[in-house]
Amino acid sequence: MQSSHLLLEEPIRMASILEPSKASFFPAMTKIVGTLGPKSRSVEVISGCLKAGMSVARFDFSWRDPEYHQETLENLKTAVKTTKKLCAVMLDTVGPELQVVNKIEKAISLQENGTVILTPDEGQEASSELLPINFDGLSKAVKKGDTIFIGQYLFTGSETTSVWLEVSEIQGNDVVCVIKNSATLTGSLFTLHASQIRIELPTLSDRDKEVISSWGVKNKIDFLSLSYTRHAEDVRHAREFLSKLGDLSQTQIFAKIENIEGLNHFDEILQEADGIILSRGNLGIDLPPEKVFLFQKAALYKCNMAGKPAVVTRVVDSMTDNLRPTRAEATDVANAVLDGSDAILLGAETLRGLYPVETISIVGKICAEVRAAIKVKASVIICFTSSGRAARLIAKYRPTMPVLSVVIPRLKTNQLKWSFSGAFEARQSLIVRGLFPMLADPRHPAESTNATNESVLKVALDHGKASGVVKSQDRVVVCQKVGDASVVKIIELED
Ligand SMILES: Nc1ncnc2c1ncn2[C@@H]1O[C@H](COP(=O)(O)OP(=O)(O)O)[C@@H](O)[C@H]1O
Ligand SMILES: C=C(OP(=O)(O)O)C(=O)O
Ligand SMILES: [K+]
Ligand SMILES: [Mg+2]
Repeated sequence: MQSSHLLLEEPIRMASILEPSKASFFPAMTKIVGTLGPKSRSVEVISGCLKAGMSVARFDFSWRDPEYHQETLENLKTAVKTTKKLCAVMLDTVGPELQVVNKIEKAISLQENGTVILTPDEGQEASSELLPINFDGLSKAVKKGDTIFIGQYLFTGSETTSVWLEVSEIQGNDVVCVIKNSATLTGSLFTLHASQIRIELPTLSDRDKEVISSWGVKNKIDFLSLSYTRHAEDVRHAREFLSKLGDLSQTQIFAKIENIEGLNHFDEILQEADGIILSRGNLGIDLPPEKVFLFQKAALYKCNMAGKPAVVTRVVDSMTDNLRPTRAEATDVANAVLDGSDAILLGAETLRGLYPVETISIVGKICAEVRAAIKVKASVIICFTSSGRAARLIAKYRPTMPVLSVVIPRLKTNQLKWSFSGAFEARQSLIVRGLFPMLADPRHPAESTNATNESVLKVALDHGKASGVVKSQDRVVVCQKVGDASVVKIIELED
């Protein structure tokens, strides 16, 4: 398989570009992960996000406490019920993230060519001259000439609220820096990124472990987004930790590649992880800007080959404050789709941005337009699955049509009680490009006889029609087991 198969296959007629898009006929195959926060936590806004196409909600524990995120999650549950749109839950860890300690949350102005000192003395008050940070090893990690960025939580690296520093001197535990651009740091949390520097802190921090074993277990999280994954060992360690937490043994681990160390160990990380997040926010300032696209293309190709979902972040930063993306951003979204990404992750845009619903809607429209431009030769593939494997395998080959994965629950026992499998498997498809899950009624007999298959298929077709993926007279490919044989059949629908 070549990732170039997603390139537009034929020259496009200029006039066709102006034809109105038939959105309902071309559902976006690419999924949208939205980070929920102050501007996107009411039932009303979350409902808008779900209707606009968000299928995974990210809860970023770099910020706020479990009670805050629980309130948001309860609102998400209400929104899922009222909109009847499925949504998976992703817990994002803090990991070895460095933060400026600014207890009174005041704005701090920094002047170009001035100096500022970074100190581990957290008792000091943050000011234009002195910034306390949550890590006492920085002075040992950096040297004169190194680059450090500080900005508002989820900063883009190009706005006037983030600053670029150059290390000029080490004084004991303090790091003296020259300010390279004038900036006013605002917001309740400033994060710090030391470019190409290894931070000697664990990838899964004690606080992360606490949050996962309380909030994570309570809410049966579908995905763990493992911030700053640097080695395969990080993923193995997280997996081992999850395996002891009941239902969380089914949680998928998405390794966030956010720095050069993660990039250097990409292949081994990909082998261990269930999926990859290309965290272009941090990576974009760890790598020289001219190299970012190369990493994106290479990493997405490898994920596609491995059949593991890949998520791309930071696509429409400017929509944090604006109703329209820049031309470069709009094109960037389309290129992320053409490069083979499964999902787009929105950060600042939905968390603290002024237009969360509009952002999801525009990103969804761009993704759908790319899909419409790729020649569609059939309408839908319906795949029966229990473990989810068969459906994921089909999606790996990036068919141009959606794959309706009909998850057939199986009765299982842990020797204490009986329960049905299937819910995790269905929700975890919500991040995979082109997979649209549906959970079949567990009352259907588990054996795959002809009669059972027919009745489940009818329900699947009705579901497909209701969601706009299937229309009358469509041709549908069905993959299922009849007895012991795997069967692929093509059916033509009537009016
Ligand atoms: N309950 C089912 N009824 C009919 N066909 C099924 C069912 N579960 C899986 N299949 C089909 O069996 C084959 C193997 O699917 P896979 O998802 O890998 O298996 P499983 O989920 O049973 O481990 C595929 O052709 C899939 O479409
Ligand atoms: C998504 C990213 O990280 P964060 O968790 O800080 O938003 C990123 O760096 O692109
Ligand atoms: K985080
Ligand atoms: Mg990041």
